[in-house]
Amino acid sequence: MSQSRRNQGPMLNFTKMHGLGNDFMVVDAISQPFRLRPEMIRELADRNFGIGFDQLLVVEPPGLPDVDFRYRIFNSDGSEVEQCGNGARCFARFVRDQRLTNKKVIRVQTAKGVIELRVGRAGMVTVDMGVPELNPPAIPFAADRRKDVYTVELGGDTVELSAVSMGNPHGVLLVDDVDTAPVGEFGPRLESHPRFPARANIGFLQIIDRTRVRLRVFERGSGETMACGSGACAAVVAGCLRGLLDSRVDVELKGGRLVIEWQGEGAPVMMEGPTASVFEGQLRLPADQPPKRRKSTRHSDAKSGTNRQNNRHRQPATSRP
Ligand SMILES: N[C@@H](CCC[C@H](N)C(=O)O)C(=O)O
Repeated sequence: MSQSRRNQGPMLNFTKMHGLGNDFMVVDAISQPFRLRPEMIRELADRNFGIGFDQLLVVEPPGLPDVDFRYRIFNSDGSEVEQCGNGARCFARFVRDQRLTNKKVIRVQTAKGVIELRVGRAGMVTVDMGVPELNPPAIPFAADRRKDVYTVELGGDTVELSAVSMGNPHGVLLVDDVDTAPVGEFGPRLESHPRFPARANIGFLQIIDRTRVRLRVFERGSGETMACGSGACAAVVAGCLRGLLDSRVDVELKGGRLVIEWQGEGAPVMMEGPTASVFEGQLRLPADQPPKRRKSTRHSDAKSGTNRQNNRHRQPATSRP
């Protein structure tokens, strides 16, 4: 057998989805074996040589009681992260489209806690993104005390930003006009600034009025995206902390609009927005990627068209990437 045939591993089914142009490869790791090393994720994320995506989303069985699924997220640079808001909405649509559940309210375990997804009409999903974390060590952000606005030295420049965690770290800068904001220049420098020891997503926020903003986000591990759901939540929290916004705000991103609601300190942030499923695909993994294949009933269920919800609590046929 030739070397290339020996290196051929099993097929992996995936779905390409997006939330306002923030795009995802979504993999059901309940019904099929799945493991990808960071370099393989980077190859697949490549827009010229791979499938192309901002994040890889992985659906796993829950590890907690009263939770429906575990949700894992990998940036296009291969790093595993705690939260992805646009991804959470697509996650809800995916598990229903794939008949992994028929629930309309889905509880999902992330690396930073449990979030709740509510499926609405016409592909709309509302996500309870949890209570924002403003305490610097928990973000994490280097500061001796909590403030609503911090001054950060950036080479020869000084910038003012708010630091917020939505499960993942965000820095939010106020700008006069997002179209001319220095996203490409300040974004990468702030993403890996020493005051954000876990790196951060950097949002550039333009206030239109108390209920409407424009936003661009330079995402940690993915670069500028068409939209960032957790970034929209962090931006509204930052705007409210500065006294500039009401509790319900329309956030206009490059890829479209999200509605974000925050009633203030101690309250969770609610995010509402659309989802889109683009295509389903199959790729062959290299032979050394996944662990040994375990028995799965996914394919026979798919053929007979039965609901696969009952398989949810089986052991995952997967291991950590
Ligand atoms: N696009 C996402 C955020 C994805 C993760 C982020 N890049 C990070 O590293 O924290 C969203 O919609 O929230």
